[in-house]
Amino acid sequence: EKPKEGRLAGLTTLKTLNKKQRFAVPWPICMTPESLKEWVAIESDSIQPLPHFRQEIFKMMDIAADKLRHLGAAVDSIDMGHQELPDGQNLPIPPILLAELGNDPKKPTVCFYGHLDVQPAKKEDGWHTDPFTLVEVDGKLYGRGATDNKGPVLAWINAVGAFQALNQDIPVNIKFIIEGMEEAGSVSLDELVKREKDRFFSNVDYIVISDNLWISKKKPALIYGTRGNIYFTVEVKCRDQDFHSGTFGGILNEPMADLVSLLGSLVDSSGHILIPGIYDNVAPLSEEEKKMYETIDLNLEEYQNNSQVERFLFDTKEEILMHLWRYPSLSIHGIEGAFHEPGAKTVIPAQVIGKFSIRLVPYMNISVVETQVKKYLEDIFSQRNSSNKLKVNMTLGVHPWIANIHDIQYIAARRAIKTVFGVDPDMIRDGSTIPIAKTFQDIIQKSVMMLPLGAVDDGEHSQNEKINRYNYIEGSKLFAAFFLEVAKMHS
Ligand SMILES: Cn1cncc1C[C@H](NC(=O)CCN)C(=O)O
Ligand SMILES: [Zn+2]
Ligand SMILES: [Zn+2]
Repeated sequence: EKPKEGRLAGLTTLKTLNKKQRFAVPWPICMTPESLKEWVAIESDSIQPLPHFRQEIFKMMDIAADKLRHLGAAVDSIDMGHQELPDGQNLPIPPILLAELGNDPKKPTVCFYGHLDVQPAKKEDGWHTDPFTLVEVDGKLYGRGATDNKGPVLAWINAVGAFQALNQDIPVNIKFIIEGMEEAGSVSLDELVKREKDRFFSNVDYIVISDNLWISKKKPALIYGTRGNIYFTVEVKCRDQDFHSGTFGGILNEPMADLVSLLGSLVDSSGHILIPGIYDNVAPLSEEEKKMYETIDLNLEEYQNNSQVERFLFDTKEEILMHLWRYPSLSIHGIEGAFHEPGAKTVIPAQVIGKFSIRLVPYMNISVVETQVKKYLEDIFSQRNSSNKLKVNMTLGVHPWIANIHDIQYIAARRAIKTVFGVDPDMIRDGSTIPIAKTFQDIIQKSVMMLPLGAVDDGEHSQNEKINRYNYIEGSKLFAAFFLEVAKMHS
């Protein structure tokens, strides 16, 4: 007789159940998200470059190291030194944790990557409750970092703890790489991964990242690709000091007019990027791939309503998904030096810096795109015959990442999802970027998988971020089921 779902099984009860039954009941080890509450309470904001927040991240990493040691893991807290910021400030970089539990050569070694820094949050921004106090309302656990990424890191720890609580052998060797600077661009993580390639990572078979969301509120998903990103600044400069438009207006090439025209020539109103050659290396669409988009369960109307957007650029589910996942996009982010405050100041800004980025997809190449962008902007600028100076800089270049969905760990994860949720996952991609995924793939040369736990409406980076209690509990079970499946398939 299968125990009823939703019933809290105490540890003793849980021990008496067989494997199948165990995955059908909630687990005491993650029923009270106490650790999540404790972790959310730490304001580990890596975006605001202030000593106070850095201290909070250090504290966060310390608490996490303790938690991992408590689990029986050997934990290395690696000092990452200091960081010089553009304003001259020198700030300490929080340590990166490398932890390992189990070293049985007969078992596969699974390494989990996660981050414990968070986006900034203030109650005044429109949170209904204090962002750093985990609060449960209607089965939703609200708090900054609940879904991005403290909850999933704890779910992995819960999964390991569950085997221990049941006195059961953990079927895989476990490793953790946990950082505290992801939201700020994973400062110095790349170097550490390169440095540890032949030591910490030498016996790693699989790398799992759980730092994205499902595409649905209910249906679990597996992610097999993320877009990359290439970020540009475009500076147009006349002189150092601003002008009065009454005394100089009419006799100048105005930097803002140059810049607006440059930015305005990047993309047309249908979203098509106007830079010559930019689509040349985009992977052609195969019939097989096209079919995959048809099977994804996305209610376009609901998606549109939830986004509060009147009309998207495309009106079929397939086109929307393809333009988020497998085609590049160009976004204009802002202009430094623009007069953006309210009021009617009659100023001519003397120097402005526009910022835009292009999401990259397979098989676009960063340096090819860089050259195409620079050449195009220089051509447009020269047609204007302006006396101002133009400088185009690439400030960030991250490759797109794509996984082989036939890898053992993808099959294992599909089976684990079936065990815990009773359904086959949506096989999806993500339009945003997790820079470290491609680094892991290139440097460690092992299979990387993204196994998300959170629902589409979790609001990462937004006000009222949450993780559903259901996702947190079932997610912990999912990781445990994954350990069992990957161990079975690996041998
Ligand atoms: C900082 N940055 C600049 N270019 C790309 C990024 C990463 C950022 N990553 C996320 O948001 C994680 C989503 N789960 C993004 O995709 O914008
Ligand atoms: Zn994240
Ligand atoms: Zn984030």
